[in-house]
Amino acid sequence: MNQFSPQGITDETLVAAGTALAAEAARFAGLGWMRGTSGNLSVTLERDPLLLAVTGSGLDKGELTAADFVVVDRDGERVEGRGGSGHRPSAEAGLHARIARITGAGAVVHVHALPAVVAAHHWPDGVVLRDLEMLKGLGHLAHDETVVIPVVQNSQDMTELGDAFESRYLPATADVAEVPVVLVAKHGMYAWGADLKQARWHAELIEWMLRFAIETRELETR
Ligand SMILES: CSC[C@@H](O)[C@@H](O)C(=O)COP(=O)(O)O
Ligand SMILES: [Zn+2]
Repeated sequence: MNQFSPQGITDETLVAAGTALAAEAARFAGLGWMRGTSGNLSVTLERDPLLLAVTGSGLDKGELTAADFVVVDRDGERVEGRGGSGHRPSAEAGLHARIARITGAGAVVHVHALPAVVAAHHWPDGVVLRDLEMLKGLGHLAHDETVVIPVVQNSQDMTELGDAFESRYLPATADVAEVPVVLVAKHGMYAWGADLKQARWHAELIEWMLRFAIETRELETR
């Protein structure tokens, strides 16, 4: 009998997911990107039907254990009997599920890194980046390509946030590679990737480029 998930996902998969989520959260907390209880992370457990392991709500993300996750469905709703803890799922589980659904991501990370909020404040229509070596890490060109990091307005309604994300993401990826990040104004950023490590790389790279954009802003407008 499968201890955590009588319906199929193995104990090993769930333990690995919880262990990885806790380790990544501790790492982000160490960077100061998950202060207090802010931020949340998810990994895709199954694609069809979509199931995610998402961090529990309201927890200190620097102190998560491998059990501090909840299994949720394509709408970010808890799925009983599929493993995870007794915590409430992250308040933002619905947006994680929407991003995983639309982008095919294997992992989504949400952090309250300050440069994301400052950049969204300066450039509410999107942060324009070009001619930076770090863009290669997002799957774009280091020269002669303009990359726009989308910004959406904050909301406590995950359907509204998801709609805003989708309306920016789909046209932008119609014929060019995706930008695996979205900034939420006055809130933070979401980044994603094939797995947690790639999602983290994207978050780290974009945070560096946003800091560059902010710190060189006066020079650009002179
Ligand atoms: C200071 S926590 C703010 C929260 O409302 C939210 O934005 C957040 O990132 C964490 O929510 P959580 O429900 O713990 O996943
Ligand atoms: Zn948040």
